Amino acid sequence: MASTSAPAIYGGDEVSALVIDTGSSWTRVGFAGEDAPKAVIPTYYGMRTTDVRNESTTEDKIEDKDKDGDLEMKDASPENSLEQKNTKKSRFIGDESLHLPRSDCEIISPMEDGCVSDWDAITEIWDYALTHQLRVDPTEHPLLLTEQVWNSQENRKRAMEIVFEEINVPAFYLAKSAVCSSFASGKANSLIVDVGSAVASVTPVIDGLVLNKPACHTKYAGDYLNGKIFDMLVEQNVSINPRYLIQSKTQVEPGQPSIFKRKSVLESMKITESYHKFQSKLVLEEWKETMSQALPFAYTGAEQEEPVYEDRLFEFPDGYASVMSEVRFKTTEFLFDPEIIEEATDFRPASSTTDFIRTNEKREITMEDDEVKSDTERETTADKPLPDNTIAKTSTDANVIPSITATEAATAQPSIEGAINNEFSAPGRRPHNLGLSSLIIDTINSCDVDVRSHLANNIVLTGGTTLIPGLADRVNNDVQAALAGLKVRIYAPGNTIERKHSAWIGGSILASLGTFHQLWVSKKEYEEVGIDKLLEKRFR
Ligand SMILES: Nc1ncnc2c1ncn2[C@@H]1O[C@H](COP(=O)(O)OP(=O)(O)OP(=O)(O)O)[C@@H](O)[C@H]1O
Repeated sequence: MASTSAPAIYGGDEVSALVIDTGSSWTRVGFAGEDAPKAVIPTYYGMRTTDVRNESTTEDKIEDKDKDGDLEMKDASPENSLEQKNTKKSRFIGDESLHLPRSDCEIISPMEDGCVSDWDAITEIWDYALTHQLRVDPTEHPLLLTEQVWNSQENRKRAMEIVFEEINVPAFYLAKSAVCSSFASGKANSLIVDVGSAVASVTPVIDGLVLNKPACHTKYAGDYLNGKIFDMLVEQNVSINPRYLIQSKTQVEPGQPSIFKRKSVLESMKITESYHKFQSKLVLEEWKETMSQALPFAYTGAEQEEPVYEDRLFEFPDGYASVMSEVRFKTTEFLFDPEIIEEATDFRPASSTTDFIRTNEKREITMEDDEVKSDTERETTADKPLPDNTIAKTSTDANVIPSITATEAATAQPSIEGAINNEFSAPGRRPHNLGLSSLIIDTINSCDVDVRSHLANNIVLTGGTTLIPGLADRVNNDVQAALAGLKVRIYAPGNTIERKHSAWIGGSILASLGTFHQLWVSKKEYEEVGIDKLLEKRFR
């Protein structure tokens, strides 16, 4: 996209509008009219409760190097209680700060089902993005926020209250992500297929407007695949030692036990299970992003020709390397047919509205706790003690890591199953157990006959997970086979930035159009008209 658009004209002055697209994993922020977001920061935060009576520890000294991203939370303890006086809660935001190991620091998501569930945290994340990353004064810029089709009315009200009353922007617009992605692809009519981390959604856009009823979404996206990859590694007796544990490693032959030295500074820390899981998720994502491949057709195994694939070597952070063969496509199959085994180990940080933290507190694990055994521990090779803190173990060494079992990880997550049946008629239906191609076919078939050919002919793939090699061909083949009477055409931008940030890019185009300035809702209008009427009239 060329940045030829004029800056938004607001209040007679030319000022660039700000655009924020908040995804379940990544929040994109930047200036309208630009080709790409200026900053992309994780939509997660770390939260640590410390006892102020014995505060200063060695790890605080490590953290001092990284004060930029450390934001202290407003007091969240019960008023005037003894607990409040003795404890301090700190929230850690931004890539570097989030990844720094700290004692008792939980990693939490402020999102659920693709929508904001923790407004205090998201406000801090936006504030951090705008003031620390963009270094702008948001009170001087109109703000365009994206939202999912199925965002609740309550959430939309809250968004408006926050942007006008806390961030204090002069003008605001709430745009549907799918409409923005459609804009980014230069289409007024399209079927937006967005497969991100927590959600896969299929949304028809006709004449620039979302068709709410047939739109639908599921949880079968990147995070779900991470869990499936983990389960596959467990089956192969491979376990994960994330990068934060590793001081140094020795090169070993593929298939041989890893030899690595663990960071000694971690020995005095109480690393939480949520932090460990979050770091393990990064390894699973690296595996997924470098190993995954989609087959051109569903592979059932029975009397079918063996699919063509290349073996590929994957090296884990602890040095263990293994040749990956058919698992490269078998794991991706779950995206298309989650019914094979619906549940997967969940590596997504729990949202702050679940009882995850309480669950964790009960199972707090210290790095020295050698009672803890991983369920994935390999039985084959005995540990070889080596001098000087060096560990020669199988890559499944469990002494140093909090253990994660599939069932524990799954129960730590919010259940969305209960809501599924009730939501079928709401915008953004949530059909149970439909894989990606079936979701697309189901959505097209749920639309009016007149628009089906427009949609089938303009299927736009967006979201990081659609970057899996072969995925576009697979979708094309499945959908064309099911809708033989329609001409199916898939648009999948080769440019990774466009694919990952299409909603932001579309928002950037929209907010920079000369004709868009009449759509901004000003603070004055917000104060005079009120939230309910605005939502009814301006953001339907
Ligand atoms: N090259 C790649 N191959 C496979 N998966 C990828 C690739 N690049 C990124 N991903 C995956 O894409 C997901 C992130 O996608 P995206 O940034 O679209 O999500 P999001 O917008 O934050 O979340 P959501 O859309 O679910 O709310 C992650 O699971 C990541 O591992």
